[in-house]
Amino acid sequence: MKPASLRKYRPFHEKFDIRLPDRQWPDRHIERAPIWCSVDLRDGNQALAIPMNVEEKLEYFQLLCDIGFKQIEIGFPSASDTEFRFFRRLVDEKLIPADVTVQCLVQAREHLIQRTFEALEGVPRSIVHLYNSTSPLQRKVTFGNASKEKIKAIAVDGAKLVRKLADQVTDGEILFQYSPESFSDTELDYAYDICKSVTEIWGPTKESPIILNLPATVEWATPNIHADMIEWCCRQLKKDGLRDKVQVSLHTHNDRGTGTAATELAILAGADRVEGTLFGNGERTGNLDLVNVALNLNSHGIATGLDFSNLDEIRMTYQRLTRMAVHERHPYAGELVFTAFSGSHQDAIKKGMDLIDSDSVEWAVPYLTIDPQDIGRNYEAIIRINSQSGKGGVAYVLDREHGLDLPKSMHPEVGGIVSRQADELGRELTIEEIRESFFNEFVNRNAPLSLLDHDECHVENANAEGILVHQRAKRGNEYGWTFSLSHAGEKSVVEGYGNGPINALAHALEKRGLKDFKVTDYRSHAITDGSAADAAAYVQIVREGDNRSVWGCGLDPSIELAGLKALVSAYNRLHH
Ligand SMILES: CC(=O)SCCNC(=O)CCNC(=O)[C@H](O)C(C)(C)COP(=O)(O)OP(=O)(O)OC[C@H]1O[C@@H](n2cnc3c(N)ncnc32)[C@H](O)[C@@H]1OP(=O)(O)O
Ligand SMILES: CC(C)C(=O)C(=O)O
Repeated sequence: MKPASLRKYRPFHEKFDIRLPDRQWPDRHIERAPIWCSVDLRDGNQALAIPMNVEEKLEYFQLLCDIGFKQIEIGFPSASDTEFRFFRRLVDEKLIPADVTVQCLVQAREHLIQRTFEALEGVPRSIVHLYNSTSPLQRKVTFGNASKEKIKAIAVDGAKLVRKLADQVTDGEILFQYSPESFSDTELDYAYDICKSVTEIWGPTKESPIILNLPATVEWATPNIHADMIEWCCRQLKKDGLRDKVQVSLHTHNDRGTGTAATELAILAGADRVEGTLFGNGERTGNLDLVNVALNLNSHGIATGLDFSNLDEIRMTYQRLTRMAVHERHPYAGELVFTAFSGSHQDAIKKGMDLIDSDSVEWAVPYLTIDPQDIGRNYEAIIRINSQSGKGGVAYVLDREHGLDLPKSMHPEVGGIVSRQADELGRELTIEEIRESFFNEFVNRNAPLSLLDHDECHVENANAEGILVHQRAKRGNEYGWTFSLSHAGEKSVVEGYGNGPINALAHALEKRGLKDFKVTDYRSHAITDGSAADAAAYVQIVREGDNRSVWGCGLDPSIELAGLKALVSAYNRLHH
């Protein structure tokens, strides 16, 4: 026997029998974006603890226009004075762009419909959005056991009144939208029957279609069931010769956390239009997050007509006006969604980023579904360092932030030191701390050995005509340098020969009895950081006795001196 806490819930399929064995949606692909309608100023606003005031709504409306929404539900003008005044400000101050259609929600109740049409005076083009709730639960609870006929009559009477009042409007175009609210838990054939009756009253044509909005007012079931319901309705409309006269619209909520999935599957099932809000603000767990769906489409190369190239700014405006927060893990918009702390993710991201060149057409970076730059994020925050991080991540930060492109075999040594520091501190290291840690340990280290000066050696040789000329000192293929050194406070000037200055310094150290190592690797590159141009050099040495290998780094405007400093740093690390 199930415990009472489970007995009180019944599986959805026991309550609603939705059968569509020959469903087509699973084999389809989304190939174009739906028509978007923002309901931020209505469904989003009605769910706020402190609804937006008129000025805030005006700013929000502008934000939505700037993003590119062409249909915006601006509210429920019959609901309150604030809603009415806001709508009139938009109209009277001519703030509605010519290509934007505003939408007004109204319950199927006579006085509210009348008041809505008062608000619409002088609006060039608007959508009147009529609704009433239809589910068995709402019929029983909200409408006191109202019969199916009674509920249908509410819709039909409302639709007739809307039609009549629209016919009287002479200074604007009125489009019609009907929502059987609670569609997601209404008997499918009954919901469709009401929709069909409303459609017949409004008499749409191909040129002037109506919108049937089929809301998942509450998300009761899995997204596949929602998709089946939408495909079923689309097929019924087709059978009745209405499909091309009706735009099928979605309005999902997120009670089970699958609002986005439900919408995407229902687009596959045939829907033409999608209602939702920025970042999914809305009743309870929220409405569909339009940013999420639109950017999902972008990530498959589909144009959406919506511009989220400055998503951070949009998020900040949204947060200020709604007083809501966007979670750090929120798809696309969250602060941390392009950030990896863990070593193996960082390693893969760094390798992916290294392979992406500016001409590369296809985005292919492990763990990142889109290029953060598309939405105005930079690469700075992709990798952040704490004790979970690995060498690849540390190397990435040093490269991206400080222009230090470390040789791959140097990564373990540097990564180990930085990660240990993060572990000891028990927190994330800032970019500056990572730099400091690297500099303290690896760069331009000067004790016990320091290089005070160096110069090329020259000699006077007689040329073919017997004239003395000044020439580079050379032994076989090796050139000579003099080095002015200090070791444990003791100064000396030593000559050394080598095929380059690094080998020559190694030779000079050998002559001073300080060489117990071999130079095993060397690399250098230019760093251009703002106006300052520098060179970075990395030298690896291995101690002859115990095979201990260490890297050192040198930075200097001269690439030659950077290399020498790198060898001195490596020496000092080995003898520390
Ligand atoms: C799913 C959605 O998001 S729908 C949008 C909901 N949005 C809002 O509610 C925000 C704006 N709403 C409001 O300002 C108000 O609720 C109004 C103006 C719509 C209505 O206000 P009021 O009539 O004062 O209150 P209230 O909403 O409680 O009305 C409930 C009554 O209307 C009835 N009712 C609800 N919807 C409908 C409808 N579509 N047609 C006819 N009657 C309806 C209820 O059964 C109830 O009747 P009862 O009083 O006999 O029990
Ligand atoms: C009015 C309708 C569309 C609604 O907001 C809902 O069902 O959630």
